[in-house]
Amino acid sequence: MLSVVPSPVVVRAPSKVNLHLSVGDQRADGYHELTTVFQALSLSDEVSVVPAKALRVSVRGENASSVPTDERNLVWKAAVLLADAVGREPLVDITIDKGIPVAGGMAGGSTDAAATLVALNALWELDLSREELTDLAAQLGSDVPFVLHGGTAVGTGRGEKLLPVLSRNTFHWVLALAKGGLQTPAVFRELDELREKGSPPRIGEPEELMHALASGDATALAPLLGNDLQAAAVSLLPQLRRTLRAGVTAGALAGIVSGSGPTCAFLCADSDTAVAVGAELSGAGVCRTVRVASGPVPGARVVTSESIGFS
Ligand SMILES: C[C@](O)(CO)[C@H](O)COP(=O)(O)OP(=O)(O)OC[C@H]1O[C@@H](n2ccc(N)nc2=O)[C@H](O)[C@@H]1O
Ligand SMILES: Nc1ncnc2c1ncn2[C@@H]1O[C@H](COP(=O)(O)OP(=O)(O)OP(=O)(O)O)[C@@H](O)[C@H]1O
Repeated sequence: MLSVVPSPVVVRAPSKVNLHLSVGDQRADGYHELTTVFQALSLSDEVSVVPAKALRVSVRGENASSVPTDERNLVWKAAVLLADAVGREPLVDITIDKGIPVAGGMAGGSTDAAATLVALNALWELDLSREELTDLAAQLGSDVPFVLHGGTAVGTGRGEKLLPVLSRNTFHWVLALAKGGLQTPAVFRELDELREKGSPPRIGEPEELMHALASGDATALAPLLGNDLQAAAVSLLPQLRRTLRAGVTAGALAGIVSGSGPTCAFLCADSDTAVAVGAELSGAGVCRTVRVASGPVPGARVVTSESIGFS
């Protein structure tokens, strides 16, 4: 008798950069109140799911060996959470193809979790709405709802309450990946300590930045990019200061630490400039490697298995 091998459901999910990340006080639950403007970037991961006899996770791609494949992996948590919510067993084989730097401040783990929710919703024919998936996403991490959603959005609360933002045009980015990683909780802790000792600058409200996004003008947007976590990331990894300077010297309009770092994101005037800045940065010895990306792009979505590939 012929046995039919089920074809995988493949979901592509984006990385993110925080164009604006203003960090408020720590709440009683340990999280910080945020106002952030997210943009989803074309640098992406792919997650494939197939039915299996038990839950199994495997990871391929750059730095795959540093990613856990057990219940610590966010995709494992996502599969268990969704299965529990709909009253079934998480009997799936999940493969993650990493294109997003691990522990880079670009929501790599979060995007895999969002992708898993979308993939299993399709594989198990659950027909859950985007709102239902967003509620589950928020239980998995502060960045997970945004990478499910994609585009450009403002996030409040701990980053999980989203409103879409009008953004015209495509913006071009160079990402400088650092040699080490920074753990998100440690960076928030460092900011609290810096604030106890002194008063590092605060970036304030994002109104002007929203206008620049609506106008689609990269030159207007560049000076408005800001991240309250940058001082903390640079304090933990002082070499980031050199990386940030090198990108601007190479011709970027502006550079910021992405999220909790250590990836630095450089906004460029157009795609040709991004390629030139990327080439110059990779020769300057200020980072491990560089990637060119653009945004905004859509959130986690099913793609055909033939179209696997990273941008
Ligand atoms: C830095 C950002 O990437 C900006 O978008 C996010 O705030 C972090 O999002 P994430 O990785 O999904 O973070 P979570 O998994 O929710 O939280 C990880 C840890 O980061 C710290 N954390 C995160 C979000 C937040 N608003 N306040 C925090 O203090 C907490 O120590 C928390 O335990
Ligand atoms: N699917 C996953 N991909 C990458 N890391 C994962 C994953 N699941 C769990 N992790 C763990 O989470 C840690 C942070 O990884 P991740 O790549 O999500 O960081 P990040 O991009 O800085 O996250 P964020 O921007 O959301 O704060 C890693 O060191 C790894 O141990």
